[in-house]
Amino acid sequence: MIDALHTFYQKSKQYSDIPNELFHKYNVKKGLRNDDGTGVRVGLTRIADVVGYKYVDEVKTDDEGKLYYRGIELRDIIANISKNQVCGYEETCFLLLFGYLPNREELQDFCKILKDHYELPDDFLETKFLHMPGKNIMNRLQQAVLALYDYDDAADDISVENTLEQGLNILAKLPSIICYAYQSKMHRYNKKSLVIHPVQQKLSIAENILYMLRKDHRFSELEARILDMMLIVHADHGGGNNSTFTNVVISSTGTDIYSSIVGAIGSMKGPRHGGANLKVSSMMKEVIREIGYTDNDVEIKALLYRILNKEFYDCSGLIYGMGHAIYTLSDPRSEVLQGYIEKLAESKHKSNEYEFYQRFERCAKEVIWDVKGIHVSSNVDFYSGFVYEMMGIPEDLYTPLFVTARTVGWLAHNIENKAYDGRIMRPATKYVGAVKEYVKMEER
Ligand SMILES: CC(=O)SCCNC(=O)CCNC(=O)[C@H](O)C(C)(C)COP(=O)(O)OP(=O)(O)OC[C@H]1O[C@@H](n2cnc3c(N)ncnc32)[C@H](O)[C@@H]1OP(=O)(O)O
Ligand SMILES: O=C([O-])CC(=O)C(=O)O
Repeated sequence: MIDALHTFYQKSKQYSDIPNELFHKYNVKKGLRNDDGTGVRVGLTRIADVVGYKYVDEVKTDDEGKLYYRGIELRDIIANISKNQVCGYEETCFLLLFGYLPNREELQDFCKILKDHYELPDDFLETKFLHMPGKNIMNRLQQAVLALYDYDDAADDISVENTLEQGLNILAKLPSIICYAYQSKMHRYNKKSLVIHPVQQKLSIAENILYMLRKDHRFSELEARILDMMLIVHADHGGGNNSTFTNVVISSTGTDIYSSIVGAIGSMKGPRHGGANLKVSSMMKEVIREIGYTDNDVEIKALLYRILNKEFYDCSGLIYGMGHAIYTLSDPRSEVLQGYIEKLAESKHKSNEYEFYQRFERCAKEVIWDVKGIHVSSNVDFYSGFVYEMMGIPEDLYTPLFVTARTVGWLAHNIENKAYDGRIMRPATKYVGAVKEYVKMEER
C-alpha cells in the first residue's frame, strides 16, 4: 500500500470502528441472515426451491439437500432428460422461464429462437476480442455483455416481453463470447495459435461450446452429454443466491437487463460464490503438491487444519468447495456430478485423483465439524472443475461456464420480479457514528 494511504487508513480506524455488539443491539442481519443462519426472506418465487434443512418441533435440523426446478426435482430432470438428447439444457431453460415442460414442437421452436440468436454482430469478434483480448475471461464477459447494449435498438425497454427476448439473445451468444474471449487470450498472452470456429446452427449450446473450444472441433457424444448436464445442474438456485439477488437488486432500479447481468457476473466471479470452482482447482493442486495422493487421513486432516487456521493456500481460512448457505448434509448437485465422475475418471485414468478428492472431502467435513461445529458437505463447485479438467476444458472457462448456465436463472428471476414485485430494493442501515461540527483547516 502507498505509505500515506497506509497512515490515513490506520488513523481512520478510531473514527470507523463498529463494535460487534452493536450489530446485536440493533438487530442487524449480517449477510441478510437470521440468527439461526437461515436467509432473511426478500421475495417469493415459483422458479426454484433449494431445500437444505427441515424444522423438527420448530428447531432447524440438518437434512439431505434437494433442488427443484419449477417443482421438479433436479435428480428427476437429469435422469430423464439426458437419456434422449443433448439439448437438455435448452429444455431446462424453457422449464425455468415458462414454468412447464415443453412438448416436442415447443422445444424445437424455442431451440430455433436460440439458434437464430447464436451469431455475434458482424464486427464483434474483431473489435471486442481480437483487438483487445483480456487476461480475465470473466471481465471480458462483462465487457462483451455490456457491448451488446449498443447493438440493441430497444436496449432500455424493460418490459417483461422485451427483457425475455433480450435475455435469450444474450444467453444464445454466450458460447461464442466465452470461447472467443478464451481463444483470443490464449493467442495474445500464451502465444498459442488462434482458433476461431464459427458457431454452428445445427448444434446445441453444450455442443457449440465444445466445437468452438477444440482446435479440431471434435467432441464425443458422451462429452456433449456431460457438458449439457453441467449446464443443467448450474442453471438456477432460487432467488437468494448472491448473483441472482444482485441481478434483481440492480434491475429493481428500472435499469436495463445488460446492466443487471453484468452485475450478476461480477458477483459470480467471487471465490465464495461461482469463483469457488477455480479456487478448488488451484487449492487441490497445492494440496497435492504438498502431500501427494496420500491415503493417510491424519496427513490430510493436518493440512486441512492449517487451511482453517489461515496457514496454508490463500490464507483465507476457507476450504473451497465445502459448505453452503442452505445445504447442510448434502448438495444434490455435487451428488449428481459424482454419479458421472466415477466412469469418466476411469476412462481418463484419473481414478486415483478422484479417490483423493473423495478422501479430502470426507476429511474436510470432519475437520469443519470439529472446528466450527457445523455439518457441511461438498457443494457444486467442489467437483465441477474436476469434471471440466477431465474433459480438457481450461480453468479459464470454469466460472464463465457457470455464468453461461446461470444466465437463464438470472433472466427468469429478473422477469418474475418485474412481473410480481417490482419495488425498488432499498434496505436500511443505522448510523452509529457521532454528530460533529465541521473543524476549520487552521484548527485541526
Ligand atoms: C455456487 C456456490 O456459490 S456454492 C458455494 C461456493 N463457495 C465455496 O465453496 C467457498 C467455501 N465455502 C464458504 O465460504 C461458505 O461455506 C459459504 C460462503 C458457501 C456459505 O457461507 P455461510 O452461509 O456464511 O456459512 P455458515 O453459516 O455455514 O458458516 C458457519 C461457519 O463455518 C465457516 N465455514 C463455512 N464453510 C467453510 C469452509 N468451506 N471453509 C472454512 N470455513 C467454513 C464459516 O466461515 C463460519 O465461520 P465463523 O462462524 O467462524 O464465521
Ligand atoms: O445458493 C447459493 O447461495 C449459492 C449456490 O449454490 C448457487 O448459486 O448455485
